[in-house]
Amino acid sequence: MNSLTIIKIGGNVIDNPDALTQFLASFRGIQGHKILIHGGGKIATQVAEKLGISTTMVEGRRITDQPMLDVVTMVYGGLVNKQIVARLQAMGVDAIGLTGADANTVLSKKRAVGAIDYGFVGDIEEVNSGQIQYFVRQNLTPVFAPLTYDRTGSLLNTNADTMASAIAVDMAIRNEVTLVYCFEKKGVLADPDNDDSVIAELTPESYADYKSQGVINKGMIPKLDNAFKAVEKGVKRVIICHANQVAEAVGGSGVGTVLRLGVPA
Ligand SMILES: Nc1ncnc2c1ncn2[C@@H]1O[C@H](COP(=O)(O)OP(=O)(O)O)[C@@H](O)[C@H]1O
Ligand SMILES: CC(=O)N[C@@H](CCC(=O)OP(=O)(O)O)C(=O)O
Repeated sequence: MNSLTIIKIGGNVIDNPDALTQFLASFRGIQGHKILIHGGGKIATQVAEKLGISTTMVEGRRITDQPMLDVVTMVYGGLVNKQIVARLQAMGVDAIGLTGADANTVLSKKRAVGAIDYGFVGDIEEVNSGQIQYFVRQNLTPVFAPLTYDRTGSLLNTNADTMASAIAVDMAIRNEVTLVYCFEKKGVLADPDNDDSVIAELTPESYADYKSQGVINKGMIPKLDNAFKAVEKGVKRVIICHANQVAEAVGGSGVGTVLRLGVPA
C-alpha cells in the first residue's frame, strides 16, 4: 500500500504568522504524498465580529446561521485556504485548495434540529476518496477548508478535526495513512501547566482516566474522540504534536503523543 500523510492544523497556529510560517516549513519537509486540512475558527470569529456578527459555540461547534455561513465560506474557503495554497506554492509544494464541494470530495447532511439548532453545520456522510486519490496521484497536495456540501447545493460548516478524521478513514482503504493533529503544544499534556509533560502514548483507557481527572478538557476532547475514531477505523498511525514538529513526528522521531488501541505491551 502507498503511504499517505494527512495533517490537520488548527486556528491558533493559522492565526499566528510566525507559527504558520514554521508549520508550513515543517509540512514541506514531509516526504511522500500528503494532504492538509486546516481550521480557522479563531479568524472566523474575528472577521464576524468586525462585521457585527456575534459567535456562539456549543460543545465546540459554531452555531452557523446564514450570515455566519457567509463569513465562514469567505474565511475558510477564501482567505485562509488561498493564503495557505499560495504560500505552499511559493515553497515548491504543488498545492490545490478544496472544499468538500470541489470535485464532490466530501458530502454531508445538515445537522437535524434537536435541543439545539446548529444551523448550517454539516455531518459528514460520504468521502469520495477516489477523487482525492486522483489529485494525490497527480502529485498535487490537496488543502481542504472545513466546508462540506449537501445534495441540495448548500455549503455546510464542518469541524476541521472531524473532517480530517473522516478523510483519513476513507483514504485508509487505499493507503497506509498517518494522521497528525498539530497545534500549539508539544502533544497531549499530563499537566496543562507544564508544556514539557507530553504523554507519549494514549490508549482509550488512559484517555478516559485523564478525562475523568480533568487533565484533558476543552477542545482536546472532541479532537481525541475524532483521533481515536480514526485509529479504530483503520488509520495506521495517529499522532498529536506541535505544529513545528510535524515532519519529525511523521519521520518517527517519537515527538508528540501517539494513540494506540488497547493497553500497550
Ligand atoms: N491535556 C491537554 N493537553 C494539551 N492541550 C489541552 C489539554 N487539555 C485541553 N487542552 C486544550 O485543547 C486545545 C486544543 O484544542 P482546540 O482549541 O480545539 O485546537 P485547534 O483549534 O488547534 O484544533 C489546546 O489549545 C489546549 O488549550
Ligand atoms: C461546525 C464548526 O464548529 N466548524 C468549525 C470549523 C473551523 C474549525 O474547526 O477550526 P479550528 O480547527 O481552528 O477550531 C468552526 O466554524 O469553528
